[in-house]
Amino acid sequence: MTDRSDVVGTVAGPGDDPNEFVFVTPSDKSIKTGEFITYTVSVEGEPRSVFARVTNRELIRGLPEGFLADPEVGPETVAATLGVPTDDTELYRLTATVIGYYDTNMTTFANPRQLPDPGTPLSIAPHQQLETVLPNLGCETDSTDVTTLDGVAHIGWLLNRPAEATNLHIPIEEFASTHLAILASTGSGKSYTASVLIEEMMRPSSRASLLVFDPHGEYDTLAEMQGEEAFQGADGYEPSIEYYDPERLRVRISELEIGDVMAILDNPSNRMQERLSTAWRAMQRQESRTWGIDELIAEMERIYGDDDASVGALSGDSDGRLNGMISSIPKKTFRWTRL
Ligand SMILES: Nc1ncnc2c1ncn2[C@@H]1O[C@H](COP(=O)(O)OP(=O)(O)OP(=O)(O)O)[C@@H](O)[C@H]1O
Repeated sequence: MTDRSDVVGTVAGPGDDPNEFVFVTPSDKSIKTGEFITYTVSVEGEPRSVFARVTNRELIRGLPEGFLADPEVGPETVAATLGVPTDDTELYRLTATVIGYYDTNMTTFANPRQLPDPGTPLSIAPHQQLETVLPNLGCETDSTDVTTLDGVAHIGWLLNRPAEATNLHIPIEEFASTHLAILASTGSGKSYTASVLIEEMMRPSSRASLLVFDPHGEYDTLAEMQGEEAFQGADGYEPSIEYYDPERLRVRISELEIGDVMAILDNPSNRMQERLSTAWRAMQRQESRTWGIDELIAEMERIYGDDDASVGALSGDSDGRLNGMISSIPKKTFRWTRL
């Protein structure tokens, strides 16, 4: 006989869409929208766990609305006065969409193409099964202890389950060997997710080398990983992090194009542009390819004289345009803290 102790509902019949079915639960089995449920079907003689996701929940039987009409008197009081039992009065009809069973040969979900029969018992999908099949970890069974696998990044847990109950790990190779975009609305945690992925990739089990360009200064706290026990390997590995804040980051002006400099300078006058271009060309003809701002200014002064007003505007010690150009430091907009 089927063990019904973990049964949370029973299939009532098909839903509106070909992949949907409806099922009924009593109120004490509070199943949230988004929850994953499972039932067993036989595929080629083998029992398979089919997964489905709850998409809607509505009350089909509750206390009569007349019991709820008076805000001064609780519905239980009305019911007790009339001798109506209030235990087990509420029944919910839920709609679920079939995801399929996990085909371990194809390492993907396969649709059984047949909705569960009315009366089929439904259970909450077990944590370990979801952890294995949802991120498609390519395991040979549909239930594996994923924390023992190498090369996976722990990105969090399912929100409609208790904290840390159903953890999700995604294969690092899947996103690190191709492209990854994190798309979500403003403030929903995109940068945080990127930080979690970076951190996971630098754990002893993965040891990735990463280069992060961080124009908003959001990732400087990643350096806190260094020295943390959780990131140290038994063989002495630990992540090494070099954080260059904008103060430490220098780009040699000779590495830029004159167009870059013109674009960065705040609206230079025609005279300034002319003086800069002429000196720039002269510098490019020089043997040394690694000249700096001081040499460029010296060249302008040599060509136009050190009392030229436009050269002066470009070269002024503290307020000169060229020196001002390199001292603009992006503002820190957000400091990331996870550890
Ligand atoms: N999983 C999380 N747990 C706790 N706090 C989080 C989580 N994800 C993000 N936050 C917090 O929410 C705030 C917004 O996160 P974040 O900056 O990553 O969002 P974003 O999508 O990158 O935002 P924007 O679109 O503005 O760049 C931050 O204060 C962050 O610390």
